[in-house]
Amino acid sequence: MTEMTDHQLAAWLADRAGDELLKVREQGLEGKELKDAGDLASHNLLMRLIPEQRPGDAILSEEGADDSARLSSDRVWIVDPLDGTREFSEPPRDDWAVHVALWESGDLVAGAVAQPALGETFNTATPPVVAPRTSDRVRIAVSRTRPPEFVKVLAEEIGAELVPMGSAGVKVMSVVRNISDVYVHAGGQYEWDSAAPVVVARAAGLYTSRADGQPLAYNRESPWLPDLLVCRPELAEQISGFVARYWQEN
Ligand SMILES: Nc1ncnc2c1ncn2[C@@H]1O[C@H](COP(=O)(O)O)[C@@H](OP(=O)(O)O)[C@H]1O
Ligand SMILES: [Mg+2]
Repeated sequence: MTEMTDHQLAAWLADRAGDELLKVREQGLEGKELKDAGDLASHNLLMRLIPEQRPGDAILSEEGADDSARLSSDRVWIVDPLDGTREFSEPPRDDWAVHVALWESGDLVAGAVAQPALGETFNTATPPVVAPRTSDRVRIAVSRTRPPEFVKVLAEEIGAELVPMGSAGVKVMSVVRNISDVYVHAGGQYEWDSAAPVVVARAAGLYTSRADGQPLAYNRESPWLPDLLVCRPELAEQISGFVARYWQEN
């Protein structure tokens, strides 16, 4: 058998972890027990499979395993075994995801976002095609529980509609799937929340940056990466310009 490419491997890993999470969701657990069981099962599987498939690569993960070797490594897998943990614990919600990204020599190069409850894995092996816009009104995907403070002002200014949902990966994929046109976040997040969604969005031709238009950077010493903008390219200047102005004035 020929070896999987990094793109194929990212999709395979996200799929496998997604299957594991669907099984955990059938065990009859609830609340915190379900969240913890999901986090742990997906984490353990990825921490076994990645070193098996790519010995020598470093890993940066939400659930520990942060290995300082990653700072001097050329290849780092940035993974979130379960993004949208809250929504995972509220069946039958489908807005939760598995994130697997590969960073190599300075930038993200491959990745996958599985949405197991939808039966979909978006990936850079077969990049998704974004359908043409169907709504006149801009739709902005935002966190259900922690939307950026400026988002209501932004929506009013550009006449947009807010679409709340869980999981950073699901919100980025909502732009890919033409369920929204923009995902903007601020106030807190880590590299694993956005790495895989961003590399898949880029492969689909979408715009990605910090919320104010500054470039994103990954595998930094601190994994804190608190804000993000993913959108259709034609909306990028308007949205990032608004955020840059808002931050200057507030
Ligand atoms: N203010 C904040 N500080 C830290 N992490 C945040 C955050 N807001 C969102 N996140 C993280 O971003 C992901 C998506 O959040 P949301 O669903 O609210 O949009 C979640 O990941 P996890 O579910 O992996 O913890 C969440 O923890
Ligand atoms: Mg997360």
